[in-house]
Amino acid sequence: MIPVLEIFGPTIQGEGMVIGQKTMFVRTAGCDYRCSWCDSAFTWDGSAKDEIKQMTAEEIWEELFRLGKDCFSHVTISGGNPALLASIGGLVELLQSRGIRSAVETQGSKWQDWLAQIDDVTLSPKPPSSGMETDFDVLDQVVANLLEKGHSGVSLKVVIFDERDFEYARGIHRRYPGIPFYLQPGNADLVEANTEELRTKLLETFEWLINLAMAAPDLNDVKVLPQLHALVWGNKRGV
Ligand SMILES: C[S@@+](CC[C@H](N)C(=O)[O-])C[C@H]1O[C@@H](n2cnc3c(N)ncnc32)[C@H](O)[C@@H]1O
Ligand SMILES: Nc1nc2[nH]cc(C(=O)O)c2c(=O)[nH]1
Ligand code: SF4
Ligand SMILES: [Mg+2]
Repeated sequence: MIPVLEIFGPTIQGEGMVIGQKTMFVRTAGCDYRCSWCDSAFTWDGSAKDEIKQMTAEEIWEELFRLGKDCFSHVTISGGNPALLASIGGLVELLQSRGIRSAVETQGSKWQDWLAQIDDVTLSPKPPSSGMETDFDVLDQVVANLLEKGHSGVSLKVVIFDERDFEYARGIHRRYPGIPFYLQPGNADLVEANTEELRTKLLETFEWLINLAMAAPDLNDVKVLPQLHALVWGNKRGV
């Protein structure tokens, strides 16, 4: 069984290595982290506990198909931390058997063998502003496991709120130089209901982050991307 909090789409992947990709989302419940600025805190803070459904891979597939019909070929698994769940292996296999490509979003704090079967793996270690501490022994192992299996779709994405986060991100890129590296500005205003107002703030932090990255000689290969879905739909859930 997989604890699922929401299934939605089709929408576009708003972040990182496959930004713009038409995709469905499966969002699992539960996280081993408690990031101070988590935009999906409802997956772990108890506020949506009545919405959690224990689902089999087949039930998840049925819901994906009901929502997406023949209008999708890609599914993104996010959370919470999906890598807490060994049971996702069955879903990954089922998607593969239907010819659907898959992606996962995880902070890289846990390994599961099914991660190696996912087409697009985004590892998003957390900078100091999150209040979390990276266990680099685990992250090294997760990266090594993926590379050892010859995975070609791994990327690193660090969310940046301040200059300390930026220094942390540089350290991540230095530690894993061969892995495509993405910087993402943090959304500090998770309660703003006015999307116009939010856009202005998000674009300002995006520009701030671009300027920092452009002046860093060790980040000449970095990609700086906003959360596209936040620019389009603001803080709305399920998009
Ligand atoms: C909600 S998390 C779920 C997956 C996994 N727990 C993780 O953090 O990678 C999905 C992505 O959203 C990012 N994120 C969460 N809160 C954010 C915020 N306030 N601003 C920008 N990105 C945020 C995370 O860093 C992560 O890359
Ligand atoms: N459109 C869209 N793109 C996303 N990329 C990562 C997301 C996430 O919450 O993991 C997300 C999300 O929630 N929506
Ligand atoms: S690791 Fe991801 S889901 Fe967990 S608290 Fe941090 S941002 Fe939220
Ligand atoms: Mg999100």
